[in-house]
Amino acid sequence: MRHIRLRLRTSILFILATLTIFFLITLNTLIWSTNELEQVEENRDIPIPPGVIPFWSAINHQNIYDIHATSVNTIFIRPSNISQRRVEELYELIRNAKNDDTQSVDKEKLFPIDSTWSFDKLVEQQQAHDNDDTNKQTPETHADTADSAAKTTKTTIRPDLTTSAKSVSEYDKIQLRNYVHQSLAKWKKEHQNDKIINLADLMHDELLRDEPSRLNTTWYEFMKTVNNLRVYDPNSSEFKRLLNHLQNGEVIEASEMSQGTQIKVIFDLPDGFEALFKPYRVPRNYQTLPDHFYFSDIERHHAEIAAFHLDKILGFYRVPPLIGRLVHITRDIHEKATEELAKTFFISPANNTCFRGHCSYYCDTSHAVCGKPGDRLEGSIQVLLPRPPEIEWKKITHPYRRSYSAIRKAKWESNENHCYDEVFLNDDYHNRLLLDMMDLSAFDFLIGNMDRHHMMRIQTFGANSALIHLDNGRSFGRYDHDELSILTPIRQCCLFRYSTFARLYRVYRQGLSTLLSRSLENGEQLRKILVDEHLTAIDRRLGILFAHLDTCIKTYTVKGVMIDDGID
Ligand SMILES: Nc1ncnc2c1ncn2[C@@H]1O[C@H](COP(=O)(O)OP(=O)(O)OP(=O)(O)O)[C@@H](O)[C@H]1O
Ligand SMILES: [Mn+2]
Repeated sequence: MRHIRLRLRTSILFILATLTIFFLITLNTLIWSTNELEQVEENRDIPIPPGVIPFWSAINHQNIYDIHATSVNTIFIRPSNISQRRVEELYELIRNAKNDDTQSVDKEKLFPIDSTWSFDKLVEQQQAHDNDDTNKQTPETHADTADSAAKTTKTTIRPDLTTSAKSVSEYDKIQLRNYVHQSLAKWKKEHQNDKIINLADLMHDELLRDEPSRLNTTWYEFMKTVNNLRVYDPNSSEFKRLLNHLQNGEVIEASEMSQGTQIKVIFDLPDGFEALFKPYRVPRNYQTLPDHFYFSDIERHHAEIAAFHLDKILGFYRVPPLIGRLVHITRDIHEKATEELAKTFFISPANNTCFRGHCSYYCDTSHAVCGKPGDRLEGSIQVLLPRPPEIEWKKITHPYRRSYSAIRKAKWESNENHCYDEVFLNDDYHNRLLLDMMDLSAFDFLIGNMDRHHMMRIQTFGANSALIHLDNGRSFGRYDHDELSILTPIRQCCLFRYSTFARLYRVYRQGLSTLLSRSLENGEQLRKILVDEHLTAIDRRLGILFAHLDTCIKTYTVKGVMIDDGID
């Protein structure tokens, strides 16, 4: 019996010992494996959820919703190939040439034309070639839905989208270039003493007859500062008052703008002002989707804001006054909306107020404009200048317009003679429009805008009227790429306005990106309109622009490129 009890105790002890050893091993494994897991966790590069990053600084963070997509592009810095010393040299050369010019202006000697050569004959000859070619013409595909409704005056200038007709000969190119120089000099002589015309004066008689009360408004006071040379006076109290009004004026009515392809809301503001509101659509660091063409790109309110400030810094004053504004979707838009617009409002699953609107691009429930969060909505708000029938506009199809087709190229993309074949041959361009177009090419290159399908002017001002830089919503699409094709007008025509060069040089010396970021910080309530990468890109592009002008000057000399047409 004692023997059995002893064996039982031994067995129990054995079982207990086995259990203990098993328990210890299991515990150890558990502890060890937990440590290993923690090590793995520590080493993994966990993407930070977007909610904890301020939306403008989410740069270069892995997109956790799109892990399998192309990795974030590294920023490609393209060297501008021009040293600061060369820019200084260029400035000296150009300034001396200008001083020289003002003393002895004999453009006919400087740019001689053979007595046997005739501009009209060349035009006739080229038209004959073109007529042979008309069967090849293909219709434009860009949805110009606005064209007919707008009652704007369209010029006969058409972009050439066909395959190349016969180019002008090398001999004719020399004559034609000189002819353009002489024509611009003649135009300057005829227009240098033009009286400056303002919109208020233009509209006065009709207002007095039909709506005399409007003559006593701040709106009318502002119209006095809109003239044929610029759309505002940056130093005037009217301009400052207008910005304040755009920012704080109560919205009386909100309606959709029928013109254009993306959502835009017209706000009626007090004192007879109307304003164009483009809402927030994408974060500041959004880059045009790699598989999207320029014509599918979504409009950006921050691009409109930044473009306005840049235009102002460059001294053009051709973008109608615009400012960033934070609105309350329900109080400022929904409650003031026309019936049509109000119908498109809804509350999203995230409990934000949204609206869809009606337009041909991005106006569906999946691309709705939504409060971020709730009812808070950022946007750009721009004063609307008088439109038809009050004032006639001239909508000029850009001769360097892109094809707006995924499969077709525009002719200028494959014809290096396009400027001679289409622009110099068209006497609609033998005036300030030619140099305004070069200014616009420089401006669009700096902001990266590939969407300049038309150029706009106020027709009622007549021929000596600056372009108005409307619609910059598709600029600032990429900071990692400089779209050199935007400079094609400058590269192919090699003409540029003296006064624009002088201003570009001045901002270069002062640091363009510094001026721009300071202007945005001081003038805007919305924060961080441009991420640093865009600012870096602007400085880089200014260098590239100078390098292009340098190349032109090496080919055609300073006087052959730089033109003083009397416009500041
Ligand atoms: N500030 C303004 N003052 C007067 N008219 C304006 C103003 N802004 C825009 N417009 C008019 O409204 C039209 C459409 O505006 P905008 O070009 O900004 O829209 P969009 O959707 O980009 O158009 P599109 O698709 O044709 O490029 C302009 O072509 C112009 O006729
Ligand atoms: Mn547009």
